[in-house]
Amino acid sequence: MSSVVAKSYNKNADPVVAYCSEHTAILTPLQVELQKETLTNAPMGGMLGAPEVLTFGQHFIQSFGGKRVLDIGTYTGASALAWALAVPDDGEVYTFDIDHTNYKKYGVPILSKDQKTFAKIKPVEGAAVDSLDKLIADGQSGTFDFAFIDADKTSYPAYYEKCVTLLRSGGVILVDNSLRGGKVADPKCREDPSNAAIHATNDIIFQDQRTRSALLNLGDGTHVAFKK
Ligand SMILES: C[S@@+](CC[C@H](N)C(=O)[O-])C[C@H]1O[C@@H](n2cnc3c(N)ncnc32)[C@H](O)[C@@H]1O
Repeated sequence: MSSVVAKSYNKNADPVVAYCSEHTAILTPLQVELQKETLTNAPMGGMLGAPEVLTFGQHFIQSFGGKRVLDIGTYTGASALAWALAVPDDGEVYTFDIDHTNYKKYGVPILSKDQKTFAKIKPVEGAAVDSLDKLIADGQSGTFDFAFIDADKTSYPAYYEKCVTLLRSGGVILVDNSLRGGKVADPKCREDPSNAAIHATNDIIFQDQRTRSALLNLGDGTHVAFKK
């Protein structure tokens, strides 16, 4: 199916996508270095967060003075770095991944060059559903300002539910890959379990009375939910 859903760093990105990104994405030299290292050397470089989505998320954090962030899906650390740059000195970014090998190998050598920002990042290794459940069990519900969901797609409904619980009123959730290159709009493509899970998450968010939301064609699709 024809589609102009794309991350701007993809070589053949649609000119309108490229134009929007050129007028949105702002990266520090460290972010540029991490992006280059990830796309050149890390396995599955296409998992890297789209810079336009990361900048958009930073604007939310900085606009409402967000301090505590949930970053679900670390990979090499691009989203964690973006949030750590946006929160104040006493801010905290919990970044979750089933396996932090790529973060340690490609991310840490670059991120650690800026110790002040690096110190705000708290890596949590293991299945993110379990790690989020642990935070809830620890009594941290309602204490986070911002969440970014960008890990295994079939767990998205669970991640969204747990993020709504962990966010304070007024907090914001960004759900990445909400359009899956446009595939969610094609019923045939929804036979794939990951696409079906994203489609289900979009329905859940749209119908959720606990949040206000908008599904945007930004990056690979960004569903924004504002907790009431
Ligand atoms: C798309 S990448 C994250 C990209 C990153 N947010 C960025 O901005 O570059 C998805 C990550 O989710 C992780 N992942 C997969 N299954 C997971 C699970 N069950 N729990 C936590 N992380 C998981 C993968 O190891 C991978 O690093």
